[in-house]
Amino acid sequence: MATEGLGFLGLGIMGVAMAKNLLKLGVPVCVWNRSPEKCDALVAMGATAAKSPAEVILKSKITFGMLADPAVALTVAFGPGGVVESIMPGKAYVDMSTVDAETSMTISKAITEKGGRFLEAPVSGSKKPAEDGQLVILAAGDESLFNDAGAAFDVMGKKSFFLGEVGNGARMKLVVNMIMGSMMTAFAEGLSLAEKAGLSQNDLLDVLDLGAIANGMFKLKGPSCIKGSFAPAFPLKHQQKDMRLALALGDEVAQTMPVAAAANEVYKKARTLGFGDNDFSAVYKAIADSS
Ligand SMILES: NC(=O)C1=CN([C@@H]2O[C@H](COP(=O)(O)OP(=O)(O)OC[C@H]3O[C@@H](n4cnc5c(N)ncnc54)[C@H](OP(=O)(O)O)[C@@H]3O)[C@@H](O)[C@H]2O)C=CC1
Ligand SMILES: O=CCCC(=O)O
Repeated sequence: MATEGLGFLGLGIMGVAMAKNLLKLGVPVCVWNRSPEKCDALVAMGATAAKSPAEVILKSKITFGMLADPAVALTVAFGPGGVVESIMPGKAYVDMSTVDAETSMTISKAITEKGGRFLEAPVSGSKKPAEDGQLVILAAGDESLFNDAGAAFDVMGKKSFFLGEVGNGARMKLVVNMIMGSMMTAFAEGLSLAEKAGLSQNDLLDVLDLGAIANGMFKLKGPSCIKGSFAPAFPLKHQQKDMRLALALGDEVAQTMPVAAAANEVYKKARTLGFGDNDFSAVYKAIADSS
């Protein structure tokens, strides 16, 4: 199992927790983040910090990326000091960001043309599962790299899927997040409707939890919505990005998605109301505060 010399690019909410788990493997871990101060906690735990993604690639056998969106994933891959600059035979890049299939395929092509290996590996699960090493990994691309990254996936996640050719990981992730995003808007409407109809929102949560649509998301987000607490685990701006990318996938394959399209409008509204950096459950605010 090739675990020596691992790299990590992007130490946001997810990346910092995932990179910390990589340190458990006892191999050198080299990290980079656009805002360099976010490297400090990792360095205090034994990682080294690099000045650019290209430097991380040079120092690492396998480098992981966890970046905001397609535009950022492309900048980190192709920009000055980017991944592609120093990729070469013997080096590998695993992009775990949630992006569209086209972005993944573009990065894959550039990396493999230079003799490197590429895997996309977006994840299901949020901040707490990332901290607990309980993510679900949706990988596609180079299967030998999937196997070589197995030990790293095992400390970051509870289950890893290999889904075939590059693009399938991105597509699976977008389908999952489209369902989650649509469910969250329906849940928010229900919570708000209950309150406006004079019902106890806590009673609603109890009723839901005993029925066929009980689920972990309602259980986790319900109490915090009622309290009005929206500290970001999964930022709303990223959920809206995922709705947008899932709808584009729907366009590509001629799938009608009226529910997701309506939900996307609510996330867009929530962003314009200034909730983009709050948790995605803040979509409740956009719904509850509208007359
Ligand atoms: N949070 C969650 O629950 C989950 C998120 N995801 C996905 O994982 C990815 C990361 O999410 P999350 O950690 O929550 O997001 P954050 O917004 O917390 O982190 C985003 C990361 O991207 C970096 N970044 C942003 N803009 C640029 C840029 N122009 N150039 C270079 N780096 C940049 C940020 O750097 P800086 O610190 O400098 O801003 C940061 O490292 C997203 O694709 C998201 O959809 C997937 C599963 C769950
Ligand atoms: O992309 C974010 C997904 C969050 C989750 O699976 O809980």
